[in-house]
Amino acid sequence: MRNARSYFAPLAIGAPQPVREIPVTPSRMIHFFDPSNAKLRGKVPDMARSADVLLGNLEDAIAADKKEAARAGLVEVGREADLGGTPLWTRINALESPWALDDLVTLVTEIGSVLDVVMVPKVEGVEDIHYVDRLLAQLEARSELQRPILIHAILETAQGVANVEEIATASPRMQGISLGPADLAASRRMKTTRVGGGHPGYRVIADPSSGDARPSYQQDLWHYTIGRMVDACAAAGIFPYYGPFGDIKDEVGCEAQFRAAYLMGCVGAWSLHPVQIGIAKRVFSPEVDEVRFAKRVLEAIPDGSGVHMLDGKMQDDATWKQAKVLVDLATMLARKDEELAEAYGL
Ligand SMILES: CC(=O)SCCNC(=O)CCNC(=O)[C@H](O)C(C)(C)COP(=O)(O)OP(=O)(O)OC[C@H]1O[C@@H](n2cnc3c(N)ncnc32)[C@H](O)[C@@H]1OP(=O)(O)O
Ligand SMILES: O=CC(=O)O
Ligand SMILES: [Mg+2]
Repeated sequence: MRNARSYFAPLAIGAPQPVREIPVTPSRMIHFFDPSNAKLRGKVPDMARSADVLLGNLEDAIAADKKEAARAGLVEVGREADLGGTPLWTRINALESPWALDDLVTLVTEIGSVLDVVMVPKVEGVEDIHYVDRLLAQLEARSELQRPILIHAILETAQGVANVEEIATASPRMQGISLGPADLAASRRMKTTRVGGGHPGYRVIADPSSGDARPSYQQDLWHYTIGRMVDACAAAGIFPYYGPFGDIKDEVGCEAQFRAAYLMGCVGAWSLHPVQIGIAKRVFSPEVDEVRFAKRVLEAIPDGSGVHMLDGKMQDDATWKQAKVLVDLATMLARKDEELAEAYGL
């Protein structure tokens, strides 16, 4: 573990200086595509126009015999596609796999200058981040890159969850963490075949009372993990994301799961299919009425102190900070989206 004095020192001679602040840009959805698929590569400019972040996936969902084609396809995208300023991320293969080393070496040396973030799957602890951190620094130095590539960890093993606070602060490159509910379910031996979302069997039931049916409510299987992840990220100054929702046809279920994550503090989710881009955009952009109310709170309490009443609701220093979170997010999104800017009055 680096000490406080050396935390921001480059890990290789000639590597760029690590960033002090993680860039705050729209990332309501990290849109996954398979770069081995030539037809999808042709759609990259369209995808980049509709998604906040585009991610070339090299790991799970890419068959073993397509791994090299996916890596080469992503290099082609990085070199040739017009992304119009949309950040390009990748998810490399797991560090234990035969492909991870070549993923990093090839991508950083070939397209490092246009690659913003490397998503690392199945992170178990700080040692995984430290390995990628040092290797990235060496490769950045070799390629004479001027800015560091950031790291995003997927929280998808029981050990990773046990170490989530240390993972979040393992390197100044840490951009954020995503929940990986499919692998995490397997790692924990949870009894589900779903990729994220709820389960009808996970519920609380009311006590029996004579003659009445006992109401029962489905609970969120991911609440605990999202809570841990959000706190670890907020404490470290990095960003938490809900990961994949695999039931593509269940748009209502997807929206509900994304909204629960948004309300708990996540800034975005993965979109696996174009239909989920719209869902994430809707959910992770604050509601117009909330933003307009939050603006009124900030206007009513210019110095953010004291106690005030607004529409019968108590406002004080804490609600001022809540309002600031919403207005700051809305302002950042409004810079990218004219429709939102108009709706928010920003
Ligand atoms: C647990 C995890 O690790 S999750 C992360 C790994 N998984 C992934 O990355 C999956 C990414 N998504 C996909 O592979 C696909 O969306 C699937 C397999 C889920 C569904 O694919 P399909 O059955 O082809 O979906 P569907 O028929 O609705 O596709 C409609 C159109 O959207 C396109 N499309 C589907 N997914 C995507 C995508 N992620 N990005 C862009 N376009 C897409 C299809 O190519 C198709 O285009 P066309 O009309 O020009 O032929
Ligand atoms: O990689 C994602 C997951 O849910 O597993
Ligand atoms: Mg996974």
